[in-house]
Amino acid sequence: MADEPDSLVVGVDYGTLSGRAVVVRVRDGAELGTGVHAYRHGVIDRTLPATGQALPPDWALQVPEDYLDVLRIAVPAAIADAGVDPAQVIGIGTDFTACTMVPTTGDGTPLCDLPEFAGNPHAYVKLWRHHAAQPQADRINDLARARGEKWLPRYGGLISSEWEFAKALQMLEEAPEAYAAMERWVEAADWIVWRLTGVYVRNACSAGYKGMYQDGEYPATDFLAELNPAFADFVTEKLDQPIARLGDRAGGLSAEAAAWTGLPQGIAVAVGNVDAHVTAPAAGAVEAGQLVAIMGTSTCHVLNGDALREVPGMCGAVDGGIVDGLWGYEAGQSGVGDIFAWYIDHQVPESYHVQARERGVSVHELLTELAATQKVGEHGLIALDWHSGNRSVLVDHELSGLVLGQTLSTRPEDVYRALLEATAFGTRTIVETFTAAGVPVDELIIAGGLVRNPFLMQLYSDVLGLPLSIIRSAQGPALGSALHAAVAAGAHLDVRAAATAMGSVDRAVYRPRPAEADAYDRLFAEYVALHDHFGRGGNDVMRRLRAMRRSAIESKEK
Ligand SMILES: Nc1ncnc2c1ncn2[C@@H]1O[C@H](COP(=O)(O)OP(=O)(O)O)[C@@H](O)[C@H]1O
Ligand SMILES: O=C(CO)[C@H](O)[C@H](O)COP(=O)(O)O
Repeated sequence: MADEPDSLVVGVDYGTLSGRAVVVRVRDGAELGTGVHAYRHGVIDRTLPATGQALPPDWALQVPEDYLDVLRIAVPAAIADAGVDPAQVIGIGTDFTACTMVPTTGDGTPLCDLPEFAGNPHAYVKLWRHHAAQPQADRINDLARARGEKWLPRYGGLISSEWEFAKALQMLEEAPEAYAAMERWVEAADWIVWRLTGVYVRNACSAGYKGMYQDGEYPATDFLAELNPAFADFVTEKLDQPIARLGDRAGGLSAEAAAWTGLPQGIAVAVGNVDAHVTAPAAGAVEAGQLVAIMGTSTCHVLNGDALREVPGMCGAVDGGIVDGLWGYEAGQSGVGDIFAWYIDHQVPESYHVQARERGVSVHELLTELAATQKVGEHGLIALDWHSGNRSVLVDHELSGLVLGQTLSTRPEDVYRALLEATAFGTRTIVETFTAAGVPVDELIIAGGLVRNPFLMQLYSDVLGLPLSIIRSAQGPALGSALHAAVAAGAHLDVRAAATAMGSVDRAVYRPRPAEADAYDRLFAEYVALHDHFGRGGNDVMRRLRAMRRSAIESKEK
C-alpha cells in the first residue's frame, strides 16, 4: 500500500549526547533534511547542576527538559533543512537510548521538575549507562537463580544493572522518599511519546528487553518482596501500563507538541522504540540471521531468529522485540566509541592534538592513520574493552579496562589500535556465543557513527572472519523511527513492507583478508584467555579495585 508520493514522516533519534530529527519521504525512504540538537546538560556524571553535589562513581543522569528541546529545535530545523511544507508530514516516530528511566508523577511530570526534588539525584533520569545499581542487579540475579525464575534464561542467565528493576530498587533503597513520590517509572522512549500525544503506552521492545516482561508477565510480587518487602508492589503501583506493538499508532500529535515541533496537530505518533532495534528495518534487516551492529558510543547487536533459544549472557530474547512474528535477540557492548573518546581525551599527549589540529583532522583520524601502518600484532598489546563494564556476554559492570604488554616503546597509536581491536574481539565473542547457542548469524550489517572509520570496519571484518554489509543511511536510528511513523500513519502495511520500501544496505562492502584474519585468530585466543580469567572468576581483582575505590571516595567525603 503506497501513499501519496509526497507524503513525509519525521523520525527523531534520542542518542546519548544529542537528539537528531530527519525528514523522510514515505515512498522511498529518501532523507530530505536533518536537524540536530545537543542536550544542554549532556550526561551528568560528576556533579548535580542544581546543587553542585558530587555524584558517586558509576552514576549517569540526564535532564528531561533537554529531550523536549530536541522537539522544539531539531524538528523545526530538519523541516527547514528539507525546505518542505510541514503540512506534508503525516507521522512522527521516535527512538531512545535504553534502558533510560524517568521517575514521574501520575501525569508524567519528572520528579526533578518538582522544586522539592530538584536537589535529589534520584529524581533525575537514570541514563542507560548509569551503572551504580550493580549491587541490586547482583541480588536480583542471585535470587532469580536460587528460585529458578523462568524468565532468567530469556536474559542469558543474568540481568544487567542498566535495567528497569535494578535501577528502581536502587532508588527505593537509597532514596525512599523519592521512590514513594514516584508514581510512574517510565522508559524515556515512552515518556517522549507520552509528551507528544498525552497517551502513556509502553512499547513492547523496552518492556521485553529492559522490563523483564515475558509471556505476558513481569516478575512476580513474591519475588519482588523477597528482594525487599517495600518493593513487592513495584509492578502494579509504578510500572504496569498497556503495551503496544512496534509500528502501532500511540495517538495523535497533541496541540502542545504541534506547537513545539511546527507539525500538524493530530498526525500519527508511533509507539516508542529503542535506538538499536529501530535501526534493523532501516537496514532492511527483517529476516532471521541478519545481525545488525549499531556502533557508536556503545554497540548494540540485534538479530532476528525463527525460534526461541537460550543464549548465555545475551541481553534478551523477546517475541516481536524487533519485528512482529520473529524472536528478537539483543546483545551489547557498553563501551566502544566511548572508550576511544576517553583514551583521546585523557591519555593522548598534547603533541598529537596539536598535530591533528594543524592537519585539520580529528585525533581519531590521526591515530587511525598511524595505527593503520602496522602489521597485526606489531604493537605487542592486547586489551580488554571493559572500560564501561561488560554488557555481553559476562553482564558485569564491575569489570574494567585493561591494556597488557605496554613497554617503554609503546606509543599512543599502539594503544589506540589495541582498543579498536579489543572492541572487535568483544563483538566476535558475542557472535560466537549466538552461533554456539543455535541462533545462526548469516549476515553482519554495520550501522552507526563508527561506520565513518573504514580502517575500523576492515579490522572488524578481519577479526570476525565475515563480510560486512553497511547500512546506506548515515542516520539509521532516525530513519528507522521515520519508517515506524510511516507504518503508524497507515502509509505502509507493516514494518516489513516499510523496510522494503524505505530501508537500504550495501552488501559485503568489507571482506576478511586471509593473512590478517589468521593473525587475528591468534590474538583472539589471547583475548579469550584474559576475558575468561578476569571475567569468569579466575581473579576478581577488578571487582576488588572497584570496591576499594568506592570506599576510599566515601571516606574522603565524610
Ligand atoms: N574516526 C573515528 N574512529 C573511531 N571512533 C570515532 C571516530 N570519530 C568519532 N568516534 C567515536 O564515535 C562515537 C560517537 O558515535 P555516534 O554514532 O556519532 O554517537 P552515538 O552512539 O551517541 O549515537 C564517539 O564515542 C567517538 O569517540
Ligand atoms: O542499550 C541500549 C539499547 O538497548 C542503548 O540505547 C545504547 O547502548 C546507547 O546507544 P548509543 O551508544 O547509540 O548512544
